[in-house]
Amino acid sequence: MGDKMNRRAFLGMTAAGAAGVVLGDLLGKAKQVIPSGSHVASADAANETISFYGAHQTGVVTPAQNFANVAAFDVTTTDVKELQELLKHWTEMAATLMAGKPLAVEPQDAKFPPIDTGEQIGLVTGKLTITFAVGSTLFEKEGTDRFGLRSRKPAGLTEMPIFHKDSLQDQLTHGDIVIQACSDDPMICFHAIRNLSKAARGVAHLRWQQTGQLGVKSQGTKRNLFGFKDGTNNPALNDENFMKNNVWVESSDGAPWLAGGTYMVVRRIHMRIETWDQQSYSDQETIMGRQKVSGAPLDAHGEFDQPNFAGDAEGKVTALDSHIRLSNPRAGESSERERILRRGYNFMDNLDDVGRINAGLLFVCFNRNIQTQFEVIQKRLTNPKLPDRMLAYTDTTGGGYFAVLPGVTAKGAYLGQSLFA
Ligand SMILES: C=CC1=C(C)c2cc3[nH]c(cc4nc(cc5[nH]c(cc1n2)c(C)c5CCC(=O)O)C(CCC(=O)O)=C4C)c(C)c3C=C
Ligand SMILES: [Fe+2]
Repeated sequence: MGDKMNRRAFLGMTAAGAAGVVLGDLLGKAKQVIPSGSHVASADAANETISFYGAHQTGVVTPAQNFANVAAFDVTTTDVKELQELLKHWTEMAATLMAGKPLAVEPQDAKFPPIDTGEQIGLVTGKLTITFAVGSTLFEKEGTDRFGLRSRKPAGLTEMPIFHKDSLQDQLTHGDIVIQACSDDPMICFHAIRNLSKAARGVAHLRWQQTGQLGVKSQGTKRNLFGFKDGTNNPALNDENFMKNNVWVESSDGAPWLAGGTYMVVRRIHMRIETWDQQSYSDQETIMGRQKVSGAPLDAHGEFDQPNFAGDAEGKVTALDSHIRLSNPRAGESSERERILRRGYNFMDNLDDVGRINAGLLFVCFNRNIQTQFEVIQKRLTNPKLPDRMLAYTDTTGGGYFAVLPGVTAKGAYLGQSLFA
């Protein structure tokens, strides 16, 4: 890999750490098996850390931290061994960063650039999670089996198609690998992506990077930039039955190497803020299908009450083309099977080329089957015959489909290992 010096130095430094400073238990020792699902947060509340190791990666059912950086990479090497080396290196780095440790110990060889860029020194990790996923182009690009992985591509991992009204921009869309870094401190997210991309030099380079945030001190359900509570009817994060049925991939799903992983859909959805802000209060509620302040359905009082669509067949209370009715028609079993786990962030990126507010929703969701879950919902929302009313106020400009790699359960094992086995 292009950054061979850095990897050697990192390993050298971490071996030095075995003397008791950093990463003493990470390298050069027998494999230690970590119990599945053990993303235990540390007891130190001031510097709460989440363990990298477990049967599933973190950042999926982890309660959303306040900030996110999502970065996509194009792999530039043609050598599968370099790709594997990068994934090994990233595994060690992610475990180290999530533990709140520096990537190297001092003193370093002053003749070389610092291994760790250093802007996180003195900060707490803010429950940092780093989640790795791969796109369809890693398996096959323009008909080429780049790394001998073509036969391993899960059938459902396609390039994200262009849906009705999408305005996808190439520089914001797709990618061979995606990394999601989430933390309660935006500097920590940035530091993670920066250092992971620095370590990838010569093997992979950044294709796009997007940031997002949630209301930091808000109580209860966070709000999106249309001013509505967003996440109310998301499944409970501790609902293991839901996660088993609707989120985590199983060996029997067709790509046994992906068991314990999941599929991630990213959509960068620009919101036409100025136009939305001219809509009346009641129109905004009709479009969304929920009350603005409380988040309650239009036919109920409490945020978590369920709407009664069956008793409102003509959509007189909750419009048939309102966002919540189309995204979950509550049609019994079939609607349950479609349900996804949403984990999006708001983005606020100053002004666009023509002076409009460049803000919106970095929509992220996880599901076990993109075609029978996300796509079924998305196609209903964008059906030209009865589109989601909200579609008139949004433009989707980027994103992609990615397979989140299974978790790393043992020290010494690495991200994507089952893919190459
Ligand atoms: C294809 C999936 C979805 C996209 C894209 C999407 C975009 C999007 N959503 C909001 C705001 C809200 N969405 C809400 C609920 C909701 N949205 C989806 C799916 C997509 N949304 C689902 C499956 C649901 C749950 C519906 C239900 O079960 O009732 C809500 C209501 C509150 C909630 O339950 O979260 C809001 C508000 C925006 C602004 C947006 C794109 C910019
Ligand atoms: Fe939604």
